Amino acid sequence: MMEGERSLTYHTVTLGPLTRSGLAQAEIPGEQASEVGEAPTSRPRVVEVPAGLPGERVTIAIEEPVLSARRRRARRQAPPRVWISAIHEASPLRVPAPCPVFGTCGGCQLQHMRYDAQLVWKREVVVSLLHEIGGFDALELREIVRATEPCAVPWHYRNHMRFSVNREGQLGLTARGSHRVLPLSSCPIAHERINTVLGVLARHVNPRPQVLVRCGAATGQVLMQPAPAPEVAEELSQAGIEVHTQAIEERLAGETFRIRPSSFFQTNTAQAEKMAHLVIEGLLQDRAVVSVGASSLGQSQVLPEPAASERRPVLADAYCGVGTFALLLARYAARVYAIEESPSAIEDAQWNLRQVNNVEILKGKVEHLLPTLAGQLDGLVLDPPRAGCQEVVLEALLQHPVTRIVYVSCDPSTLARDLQVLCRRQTTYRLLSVQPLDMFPQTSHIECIAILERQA
Ligand SMILES: C[S@@+](CC[C@H](N)C(=O)[O-])C[C@H]1O[C@@H](n2cnc3c(N)ncnc32)[C@H](O)[C@@H]1O
Repeated sequence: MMEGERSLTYHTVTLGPLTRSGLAQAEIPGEQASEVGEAPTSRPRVVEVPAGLPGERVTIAIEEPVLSARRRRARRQAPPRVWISAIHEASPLRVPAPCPVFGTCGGCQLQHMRYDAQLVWKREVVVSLLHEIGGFDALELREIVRATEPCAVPWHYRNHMRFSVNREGQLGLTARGSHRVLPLSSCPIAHERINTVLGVLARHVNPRPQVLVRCGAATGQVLMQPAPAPEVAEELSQAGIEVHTQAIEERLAGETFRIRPSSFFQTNTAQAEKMAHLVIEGLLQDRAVVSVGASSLGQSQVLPEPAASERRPVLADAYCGVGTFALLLARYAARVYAIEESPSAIEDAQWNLRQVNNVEILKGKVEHLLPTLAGQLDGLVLDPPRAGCQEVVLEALLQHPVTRIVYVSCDPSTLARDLQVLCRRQTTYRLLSVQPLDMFPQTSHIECIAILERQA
């Protein structure tokens, strides 16, 4: 290939299984399978195909990255751009994707897949990661891993969007694997109030590089950062949106939480409600302190009543964000320690927990604070970022076993890695259940709630 020249080839293939990131695999046989700038080889080449489904017969286009002498080495590692140019035999799981930029946008990977099939696929990913990385027995996992808890309305659920702005001031999401902004005036997974904002902003030149829009799905409040220009704020007001710039409130499980722009809060309020019930029940079931049964998943906005008990447990909410689980757990516990490192989230947690006197906020990193705390705990919620828990956190939980752990995870591969340490490398804990919960419909992201019990 000449320098600067684009290489575009077409291949008719039967698509293989979806990768962990929701792309279908396609194997291109030998002769055509040369890497950029290399002579053809007889090795097959595997590429990842967006918007494809296993078993489909399709023609795919493969555009190799442009070669430039200056960045030749780096370019060589860049993946090709791949898209389906024709579908010859469609999967029975295929449905029309409603979004015009689906397949190009980096936001969603599964809009073209029936929702029930998305749920099945997510459970299968969890099972295979727990088997391959976690070392759990495949048969045992059939019982342990529950069916994915669906989102009742799998569209317009996101209460938090960060839009990129291009040089022309247009707002949108970025194309998969690039910084190219795809201008949008609505998004099918964004909450309707965010789409109202997006519709107004699409008529204006917006400040670069990004605009953050959050909304309280239960309160209707909208937060924007940066603050809109006065004429934009006026248009938003006419569209029924009063913009907050410092913080908004959201309601979850009967409690109100204050959230500032950079504090973490679950992006799907309806599913976060179910998650809250799962966490409380997972941590306290079998204890006299909670009469479970009063709440059933997703049906009740109200938490179960604490039952009379001689001794309430000492709990910790590690990676507590704005104090969500800590506040909800406070009524069942003698004491709750809430651990968080982000100054913004800590400030919100202080506000959200101002009326309870049995929660202590510990400011700092879980890996620094948990080792000295673990010995006092009866129960623990772990809700780390995607990277999972640091080895020192897991080590502390092996040294000082806690009766119950509820591990909330937004990445099943790091969950599997950490469960391998807690339940397999040493058999200190038994994995009771893993509940995938569809927090992010239409995308390949998978949220899970795992419940662990100290082995007798
Ligand atoms: C996935 S969020 C969970 C928040 C909260 N449990 C909720 O449901 O809203 C992870 C939180 O952990 C915090 N965090 C990340 N790494 C941390 C660490 N090493 N120590 C303490 N907090 C950490 C982040 O600031 C974030 O608020």
